[in-house]
Amino acid sequence: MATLLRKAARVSLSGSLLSAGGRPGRLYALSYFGSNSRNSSTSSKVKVDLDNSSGIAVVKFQGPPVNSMGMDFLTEMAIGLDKLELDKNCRGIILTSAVPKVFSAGLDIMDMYGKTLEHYELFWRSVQDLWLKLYSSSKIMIAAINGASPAGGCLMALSCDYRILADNPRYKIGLNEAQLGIVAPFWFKDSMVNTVGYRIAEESIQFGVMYSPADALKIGLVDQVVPEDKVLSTAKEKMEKWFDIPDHARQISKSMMRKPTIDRMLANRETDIKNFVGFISKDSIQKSLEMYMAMLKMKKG
Ligand SMILES: CC/C=C\C/C=C\C/C=C\CCC/C=C/C(=O)SCCNC(=O)CCNC(=O)[C@H](O)C(C)(C)COP(=O)(O)OP(=O)(O)OC[C@H]1O[C@@H](n2cnc3c(N)ncnc32)[C@H](O)[C@@H]1OP(=O)(O)O
Repeated sequence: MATLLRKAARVSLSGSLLSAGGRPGRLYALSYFGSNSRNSSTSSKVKVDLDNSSGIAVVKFQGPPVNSMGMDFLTEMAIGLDKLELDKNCRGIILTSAVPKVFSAGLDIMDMYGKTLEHYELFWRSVQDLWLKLYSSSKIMIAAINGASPAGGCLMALSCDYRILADNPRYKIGLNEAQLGIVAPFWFKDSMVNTVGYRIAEESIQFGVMYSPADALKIGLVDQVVPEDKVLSTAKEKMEKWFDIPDHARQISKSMMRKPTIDRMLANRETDIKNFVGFISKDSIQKSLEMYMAMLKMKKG
C-alpha cells in the first residue's frame, strides 16, 4: 500500500500553485537538467543539486560574504526555481547556505541605496517575483537554516513549508526591518502572521525582533532546532516523511492554504512597487540606510 501511495505521489501536478490555484500558470522557456541520476547547475550565487533518485533538490546560496539578495541572486534563484518547478523528477526543495554562519543577510542594502527610481522599481519587482515563486511553489520546500537569517533571509525561510534552524545562539532569525528604519511590507507581514499568528507577529514586526533558536522555536517561527552539523541531514529525513503524502493531495491542500495570501499580493503588486519606490527614495530613509551600513562596518572594526 505504501509503495502504491508512493507511486501515485510521483504523478505530480505540474506548475506552481499559481496554476494549481486556478490562475493561468506562467510558461518559462527552460531546458530540463537531463536524465542523469544527479543534476547540478552552478551559477555565481546559487548552486542547484537535484538528486533524481531521491527527488530532492538542494538549493545552496553561495554569495559570500553574507548571501545578500541583490539582482544577481534574485535572478539566479528565480531561474533555478523555475527549472525545478517544471522538473517532474523533483518533488522537494531544500534551501540552505554554503556560506559559514549566514543563511542570508536579506535584501542587498546597496540595491536600495543611492540608485535610480528605475532601479528601485526593477529591484522590487524581482523581490516580489522571487517571493511568489517560493511561496507558490508546488514542491515541498524545507529551509535548512544554518546561519543568521534577518529580514529577506527570514522571508525566504517563512516561504517554506518547514523550517529547521541550527542550534547556535548567534544564528538569529526575524523580520528586523524596523530596526533599520524601514518597514516590512504587507506580504512579509502576511508570511509572518501565517506562521506565528497575529499577536506575536504584531510585536515581532514593530520591534524588529531577531530571535535566538530557542525563542524562534518557542513562538513557532521555526519547527525544529538541531545541532549545526545535522541541519541538512535532518531536512532530508523530514523530506522523506513529506514524500509519504500523495503529491496531488498535498499540493491542493497547500494551494488552499496559501492562495488568499498570494492573491492579495497579485492584486496589490503595482501599488506595492509604487509604495516601495516612494518610500525607499526619501532622503530620510536613504539617510537611515547609510547610517545602518556605517554601523555594520563599525561593528567590524
Ligand atoms: C504605506 C507603506 C509604506 C511603506 C512600505 C513600502 C515599502 C517598504 C520599504 C522597504 C522594505 C525593505 C524590506 C527590506 C528587507 C531586507 O532584507 S533589508 C536587509 C536587512 N538585513 C540586515 O539587517 C542584515 C545586516 N547584516 C548583519 O546583520 C550581518 O552582516 C550578518 C549577521 C548577516 C553577518 O554578520 P557577519 O558575519 O559579522 O558579517 P558582517 O556584518 O561583517 O558583514 C560582512 C559584509 O557584508 C555587508 N552586509 C551585511 N549585510 C548586508 C546586506 N543586507 N546588504 C548588503 N551588504 C551587507 C557588511 O556591510 C560587510 O561589508 P564590508 O564591511 O565587508 O564591506
